[in-house]
Amino acid sequence: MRAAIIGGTGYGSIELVRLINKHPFLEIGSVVSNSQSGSSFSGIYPHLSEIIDQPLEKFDADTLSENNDIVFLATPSGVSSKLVPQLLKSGIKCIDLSGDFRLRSMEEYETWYKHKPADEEYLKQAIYGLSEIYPDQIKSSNLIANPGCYPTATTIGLIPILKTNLADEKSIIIDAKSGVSGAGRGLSLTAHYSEINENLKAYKLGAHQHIPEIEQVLSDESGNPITITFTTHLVPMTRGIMCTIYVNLKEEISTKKIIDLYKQFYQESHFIRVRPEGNIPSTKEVLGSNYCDLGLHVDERTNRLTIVSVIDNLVKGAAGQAIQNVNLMNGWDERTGLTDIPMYP
Ligand SMILES: NC(=O)C1=CN([C@@H]2O[C@H](COP(=O)(O)OP(=O)(O)OC[C@H]3O[C@@H](n4cnc5c(N)ncnc54)[C@H](OP(=O)(O)O)[C@@H]3O)[C@@H](O)[C@H]2O)C=CC1
Ligand SMILES: CC(=O)N[C@@H](CCC(=O)OP(=O)(O)O)C(=O)O
Repeated sequence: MRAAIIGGTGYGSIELVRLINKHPFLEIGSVVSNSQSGSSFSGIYPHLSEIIDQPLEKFDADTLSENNDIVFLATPSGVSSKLVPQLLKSGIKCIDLSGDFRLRSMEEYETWYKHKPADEEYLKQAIYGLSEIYPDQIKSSNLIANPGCYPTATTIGLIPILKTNLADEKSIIIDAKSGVSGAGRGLSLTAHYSEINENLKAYKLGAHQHIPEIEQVLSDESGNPITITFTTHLVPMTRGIMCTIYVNLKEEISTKKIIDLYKQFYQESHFIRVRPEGNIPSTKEVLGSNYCDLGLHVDERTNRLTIVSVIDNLVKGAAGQAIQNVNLMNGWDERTGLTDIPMYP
């Protein structure tokens, strides 16, 4: 199956190349570059020269549709909303790594992303690609809105407890930390070495574009309108996301019972690993893998649950979950091509 990638020189794109290269049923098709079309891919990424040495292409929906079987869009927000309609019309399925098709509300998208939203007909057609929660909808979709990195770690951590009546749904606080590759390959004042090294920054307080996405998913899954406090931080590492989540409990319950509840909920979910009591995951323990590891603790003094959820932002947070979704769309085992164990240390 030939997979095209749009956003060729970006981090999401080269992570897709790495994963597609080891997938038994996928091969790298066209790679589209907005800034480097005509250049050779290996000229930009010499370390990938034995995997892919074709020239980077310009975007043309019909050509892409003729020469490939599926398209991944790894472009900044505001781009795929223009490209996907052309691609769907040309008859090819799309998986979008950006936020353009995740929010059902056009107004919400415009408020939080500051871009013109995608047309409503495509927002209605898009399926939110949280693999473990919506596998059946993903299977039959032509347009997957791949979840954001922070929302992936956050919603996987929160959905099981919100499916019970144990959580005070007005008390949810998420303290999220990300490595710098989460900001993409482009240089920016906030993400270059001297700003990041030996520093720790909170950013977009109360204003992160993932707030509406997380609230949309949690409200859907709990059946109640949920609002959150969500604070993101940039930490001096390349890959990794840790979401430390706090929820007040309405009843007394032990850590062990909560862990049993989560193990039961995710018993069929190969990539979600619930740690035993007293064992809290770190980001390096999922580095380079498609796992989301969860650590859980009930503080009986305060009757508050703490959930620690870690992922690799470029794998389960982006390219890995996109491949997981292609596996589901094709009826393949969801683990196909994603068996990398974490690269520790
Ligand atoms: N980094 C991460 O951890 C995650 C990222 N995402 C999302 O995935 C998408 C890709 O992210 P990432 O790979 O990190 O970003 P990058 O900035 O690394 O790559 C995006 C690429 O898109 C292309 N591009 C940039 N501007 C335009 C434009 N105006 N029109 C067409 N193409 C353009 C560029 O490649 P070229 O010029 O070669 O086309 C650029 O390298 C983003 O929407 C991001 O928010 C989602 C989850 C996690
Ligand atoms: C560290 C860092 O800057 N991370 C980015 C995440 C980008 C992203 O993945 O946003 P979408 O999924 O909405 O495209 C941010 O916080 O904006």
